[in-house]
Amino acid sequence: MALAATSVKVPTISCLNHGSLTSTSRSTIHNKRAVHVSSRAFLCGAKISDVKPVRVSSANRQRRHCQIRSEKTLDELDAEFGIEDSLKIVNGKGGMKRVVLSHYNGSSAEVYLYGACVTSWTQPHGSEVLFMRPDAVFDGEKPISGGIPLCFPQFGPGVMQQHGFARNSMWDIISTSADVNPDYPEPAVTLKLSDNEYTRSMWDHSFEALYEVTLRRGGLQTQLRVQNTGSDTLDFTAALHSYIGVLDSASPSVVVKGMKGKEYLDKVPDPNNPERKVEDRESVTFGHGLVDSVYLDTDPEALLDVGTGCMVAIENTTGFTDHVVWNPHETMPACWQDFVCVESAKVGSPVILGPGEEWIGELSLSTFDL
Ligand SMILES: O=P(O)(O)OC[C@H]1O[C@@H](O)[C@H](O)[C@@H](O)[C@@H]1O
Repeated sequence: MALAATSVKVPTISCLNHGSLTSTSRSTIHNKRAVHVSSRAFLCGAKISDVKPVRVSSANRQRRHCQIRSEKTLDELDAEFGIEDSLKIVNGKGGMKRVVLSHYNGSSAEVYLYGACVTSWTQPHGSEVLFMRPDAVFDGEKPISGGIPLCFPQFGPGVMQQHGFARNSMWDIISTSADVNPDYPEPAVTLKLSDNEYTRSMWDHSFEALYEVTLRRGGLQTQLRVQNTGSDTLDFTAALHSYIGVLDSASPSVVVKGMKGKEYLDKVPDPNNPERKVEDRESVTFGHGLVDSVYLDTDPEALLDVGTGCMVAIENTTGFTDHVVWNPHETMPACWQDFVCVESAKVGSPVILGPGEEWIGELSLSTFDL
């Protein structure tokens, strides 16, 4: 039974502008188009060039290079990649390594090397934006459920395990940075996964995937770059499976906007044979049953009203063409009212890469007060 919107629940996110729910100012504007090309990846010996949407002040830039395997101890990793006041590598749950990024404005983010899973993104005043499922385990056996799991090379369902192998593979730190944009260091970490015996057992291709997570003043940016390092053509689907905390998904105020007029695959009747439909609603609501929809060729920005007077923008800044909207309803009785997933996806048409080619998919998350 769905709780009423007015039932007592602790909001997982509150307004950026405390005490000013009527504020119309958009608090988190980021420059999504300015492009600066740096040579960081080349310095690391990687072949993929690094395109970074920031203005970099070289006087203030701090960088750490360059490690291919992460079998070093926590202390060794932190000594090599940690950046004072901006980035540290610490023990996470279950003794698993995680990277903690801190911004001068008080916001923070954390990323586990296992699955390259972003498990936290807090606002400057401390409110958490992402949601971790209560059944999340940190044992290296199962994917971490919650935050932003990385689905690659299959969104699913399909021939391999649901959502592919990236979310249950150990990634390596290859670089960290704290570029200045425009005044304060914006910490970033880049993780890497390449084909290995485990990945080849499911997907017999040579590839290199780089995943960069950047904590910006106005939001969180995650960028997946995949390069075909083999001699055959490969194809894949992918998604950044963002779990976002909401006040109560059963409430009519918790909605996803931006899908009207878009074609979508409704996976509810049969995930293996989804129905093609066209969305005719201004706002996608929850609380009336399972929602599992792949919206195709969407506008870059999807908006989630989390029900606290705050919106979260899920923006496909590069590469991703689709948005997935998922709420499990009573199939997850312990938590379905606490989150909605709005995912950046490349599902409707797969990425096809010839030898040496690369694809970049980028998600920008930001919040603003209503
Ligand atoms: O429980 P998992 O494997 O993390 O997947 C959760 C859900 O993820 C969504 O992206 C899919 O559209 C759903 O079909 C799926 O149930």
